[in-house]
Amino acid sequence: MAKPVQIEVWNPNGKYRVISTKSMPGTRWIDLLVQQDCRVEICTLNKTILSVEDIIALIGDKCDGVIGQLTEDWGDTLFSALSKAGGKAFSNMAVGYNNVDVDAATKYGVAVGNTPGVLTETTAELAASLSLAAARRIVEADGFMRAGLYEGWLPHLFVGNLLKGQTVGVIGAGRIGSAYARMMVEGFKMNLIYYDLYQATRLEKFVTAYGQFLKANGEQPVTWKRASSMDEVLQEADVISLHPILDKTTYHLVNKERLSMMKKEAILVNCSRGPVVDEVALVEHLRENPMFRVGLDVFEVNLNSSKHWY
Ligand SMILES: NC(=O)c1ccc[n+]([C@@H]2O[C@H](COP(=O)([O-])OP(=O)(O)OC[C@H]3O[C@@H](n4cnc5c(N)ncnc54)[C@H](O)[C@@H]3O)[C@@H](O)[C@H]2O)c1
Ligand SMILES: O=C(O)[C@H](O)CO
Repeated sequence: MAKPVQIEVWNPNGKYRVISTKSMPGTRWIDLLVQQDCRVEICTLNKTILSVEDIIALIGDKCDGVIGQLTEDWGDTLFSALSKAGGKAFSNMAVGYNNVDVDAATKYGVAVGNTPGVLTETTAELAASLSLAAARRIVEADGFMRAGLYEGWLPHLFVGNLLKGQTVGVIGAGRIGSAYARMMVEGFKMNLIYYDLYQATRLEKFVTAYGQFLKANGEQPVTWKRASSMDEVLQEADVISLHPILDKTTYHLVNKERLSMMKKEAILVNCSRGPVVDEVALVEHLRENPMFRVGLDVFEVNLNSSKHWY
């Protein structure tokens, strides 16, 4: 039997029934759907991550389309339910679509959309913020101060790393990885080493031109290198930021063995997807290497799950 659902309804007499599994920022997306004669139902259930059963209950017997979230498992079960309800479209409110089984959607005749490009600078700025916070030990120092431990300035207290002249490593130099690389090169005059399956020509041209500009102004020029392997980036870089997609080839890309290749005082930033890093190996590595630092925007272990959280 279908579970009861809690929803907010817009344009109740609309011809097409479109569900959003979560309330989303702004109202423009609702206006656009209403203009297309849609009845929009937004789930208001007080639960952070909806289960497959919750979403099946929301879909019900008639549903033309769904807007879902990256925390939901859009596989065979949900696309089958959507298709049975007459659904023709699913839109993932995310750049990444590792939570969507596109083959299953295709099998059930459901078109899939996502939002590439809308968070490029935003995510790059976040990665830059985490890089700085880790290099300059801002979070540690904040905790120290709030715990009432600060008794006055000392020459060794929370001395961080100078980024200027160091090497920034980017794994996955697509939209976000390239935007981040530019921020770190231009903002902090770091040298760049990157690894991607494809050449990041525009990024290379940018770093070359910026290096020439610095040289012409009597400053040390910045440099770039396209690494032939990811391991080369891990061995050479002082700050490494992860920006690949999550798929079978990038699952646990950073594992115990690869962590051990990195400099003992390196900084690792992850703003891609949690499972790109093996978190158990990461915790162990942090315990063994107290000067190694990480800045994480994404986590492998879901906070809502019963699995142990570090
Ligand atoms: N933290 C956040 O809030 C946030 C926001 C947006 C996107 N993301 C994540 O960032 C990812 C990247 O977004 P984007 O817009 O830059 O995508 P993109 O497609 O422009 O870039 C991804 C890059 O990864 C590269 N890549 C794929 N497999 C690789 C591998 N095995 N090794 C090295 N590189 C590989 C691709 O060639 C591509 O250049 C998204 O898929 C999403 O998971 C996170
Ligand atoms: O992939 C994305 O778009 C982000 O992680 C959502 O914030």
